[in-house]
Amino acid sequence: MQDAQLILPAPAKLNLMLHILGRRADGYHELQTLFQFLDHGDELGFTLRQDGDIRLRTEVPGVPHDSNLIVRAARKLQVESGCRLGADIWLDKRLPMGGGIGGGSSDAATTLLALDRLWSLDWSEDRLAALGLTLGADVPVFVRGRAAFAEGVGEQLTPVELPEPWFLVAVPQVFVSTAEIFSDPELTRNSPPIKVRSLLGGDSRNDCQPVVEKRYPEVRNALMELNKFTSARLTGTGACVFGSFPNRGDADKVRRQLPATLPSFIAQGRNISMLHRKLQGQA
Ligand SMILES: C[C@@](CO)(OP(=O)(O)O)[C@H](O)COP(=O)(O)OP(=O)(O)OC[C@H]1O[C@@H](n2ccc(N)nc2=O)[C@H](O)[C@@H]1O
Ligand SMILES: Nc1ncnc2c1ncn2[C@@H]1O[C@H](COP(=O)(O)OP(=O)(O)O)[C@@H](O)[C@H]1O
Repeated sequence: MQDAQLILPAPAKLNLMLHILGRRADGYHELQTLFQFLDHGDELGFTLRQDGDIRLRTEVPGVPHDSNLIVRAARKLQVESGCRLGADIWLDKRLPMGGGIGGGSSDAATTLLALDRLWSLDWSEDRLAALGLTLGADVPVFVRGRAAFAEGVGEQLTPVELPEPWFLVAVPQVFVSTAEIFSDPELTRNSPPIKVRSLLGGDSRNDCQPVVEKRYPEVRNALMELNKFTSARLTGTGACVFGSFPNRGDADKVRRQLPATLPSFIAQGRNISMLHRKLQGQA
């Protein structure tokens, strides 16, 4: 039977480390990064339309309807699958945009998995991940839903089992453009490749951090505040910075000591994304 309505989460991710190995001929950068999900994210609702229209019913400030990754993902899946059905989509946007925690990419991945189900397409995960990659480098990991060591531009994924600590994520009030950071001449682009098994040795550097800190004093300041209590680092190209704690109480204690001008949230690291947990529960 076809579901008439689906309500699904779109979790955030953290890059627990990020090394830049080089630059490809097309300008994209070869990375090695470690993705883990958070149990905090956006929420999307989907209902079927028989007339083929795709309508995002929630306005997202600063993002025109047709450029929203949700609409782009839905239209692409519709075209590639030749499906004549459409959807009304609602978004509860809880994640900061441009924060390096992957909200847009996660929204896109949730849309692909939701519409695959609503439209009864039954596409394989491989096919959905490949379509996702055409929307953004981070979309495939959200489609697959398992914490992973990522190589290439982020699409070659090796699933990993990581500890699931609590994270305090600080959200500096500044928008960091990923493209701007990757085009900075001072970016380190020659980190030597590491093996997935050496990861647990704990080399948690983010090669983007020095450039982001230099360009954005707000991010430098957030790192400084968090570093007073724990070892803090940047996720993706920022702006968010995070530290990890063995339990929620410890994270909360530090959160209460951060300046009121620095918003933050607490979430637990997850090796299986909330989206996949929910879809499995509904299967
Ligand atoms: C670097 C990461 C790590 O997770 O950071 P965040 O964006 O989450 O901070 C991502 O791979 C980003 O993925 P995503 O945000 O999907 O990036 P895209 O839209 O594909 O690319 C935005 C721009 O960043 C640059 N870019 C992105 C990824 C990459 N491996 N090399 C690049 O040089 C390109 O200039 C590209 O035009
Ligand atoms: N559904 C969406 N949610 C967030 N951002 C979106 C969405 N669709 C398109 N975008 C665009 O993508 C940009 C980066 O999005 P986001 O995923 O939040 O950041 P990051 O890639 O740094 O984690 C936003 O500034 C916005 O212009």
